[in-house]
Amino acid sequence: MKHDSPVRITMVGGGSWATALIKILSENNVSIKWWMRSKTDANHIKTFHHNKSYLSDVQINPRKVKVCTRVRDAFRESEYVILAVPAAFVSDALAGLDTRDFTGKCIISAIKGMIPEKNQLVTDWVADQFGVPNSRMAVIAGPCHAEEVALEKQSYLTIGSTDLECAAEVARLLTCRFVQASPLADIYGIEYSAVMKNIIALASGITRGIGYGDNFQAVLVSNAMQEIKRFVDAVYPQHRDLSASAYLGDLLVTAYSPFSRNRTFGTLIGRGYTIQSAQAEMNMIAEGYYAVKSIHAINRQHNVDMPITDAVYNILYERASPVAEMKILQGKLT
Ligand SMILES: NC(=O)C1=CN([C@@H]2O[C@H](COP(=O)(O)OP(=O)(O)OC[C@H]3O[C@@H](n4cnc5c(N)ncnc54)[C@H](OP(=O)(O)O)[C@@H]3O)[C@@H](O)[C@H]2O)C=CC1
Ligand SMILES: O=C(CO)COP(=O)(O)O
Repeated sequence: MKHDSPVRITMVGGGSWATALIKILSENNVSIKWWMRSKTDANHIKTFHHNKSYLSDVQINPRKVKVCTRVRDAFRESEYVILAVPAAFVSDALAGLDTRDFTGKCIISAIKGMIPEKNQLVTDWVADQFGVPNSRMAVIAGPCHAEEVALEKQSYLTIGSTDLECAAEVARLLTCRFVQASPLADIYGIEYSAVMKNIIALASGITRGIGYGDNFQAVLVSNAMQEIKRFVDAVYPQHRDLSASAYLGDLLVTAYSPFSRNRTFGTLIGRGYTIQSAQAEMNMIAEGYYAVKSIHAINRQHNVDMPITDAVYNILYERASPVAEMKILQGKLT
């Protein structure tokens, strides 16, 4: 990768993670076209150089970042495209684009969710819809909340790709004063475990909302790691060290951090909120809500023992009582 001319990047999404990634990338020699659907937010950024709706303290450098609301304009001439909208909205965000718009680009998913109507990983969906080869696809993972990036707290990212050179290129783009990014050759394992840790964070929040303590939560998270391993090994068998920060680290930060959207959503459910009232209370999306339905459906073919995922599914989709469901789960944990 040449560093004398700016690296041309498209960012898709105007939410908190997209804003945080723009902040990281802007530390390097880049030229970013930033697509968001909201014209009001885009105009505000052009005038005031910050995103008024998400992480409003982050300054946007107008010399490096150009905002636009037509997605095809954002794709023109870029080398890298980063997808950073929740999975449920990625097809809306890319509507109107075709295979030609993706040709020759490296497509990077920063999304930790499943395409709900297809029960598909985002990278599989992008490959199907736009013919992008595996070697030109990567994912951004690791324990990293947008809010801490905004505060320049030291953070770590892992870039997964089947092509390690592609992962290393993306890792260089995302390494800066306060972020260290490393490549890893396990795109599907990383992507699945990033999706599944959101389901576990929901469970963690639900138990906190009900009133379980630290002792129970530690056992829940330990059992969750084994549940993630069983599922990922069944769906994509490959040698992987699940104690690495892309897997265990991301599970820990999401299950424990008050910044986690999934944990917060789960806490509200545990306290007795309905799904609608919990969604209304939060201005942001908890991916685990959609993901648990997809993972539950995929697991019908694999029959992996997944008591935590099943409990969350029953609470969110089968109207099971959180208290009763967690009482049943209690007896299944060791
Ligand atoms: N936030 C974080 O710390 C991290 C998030 N992620 C992942 O990043 C992804 C994005 O999450 P995040 O930025 O937090 O989400 P936010 O809730 O902060 O933002 C959601 C974004 O989606 C947009 N959106 C909503 N509905 C639609 C639609 N129908 N069509 C197109 N866009 C739509 C919103 O636009 P509008 O404002 O106009 O409604 C907004 O830009 C998720 O997969 C998440 O798991 C990964 C790591 C860290
Ligand atoms: O993936 C994340 C941190 O690594 C963000 O998780 P939440 O969406 O639960 O905030």
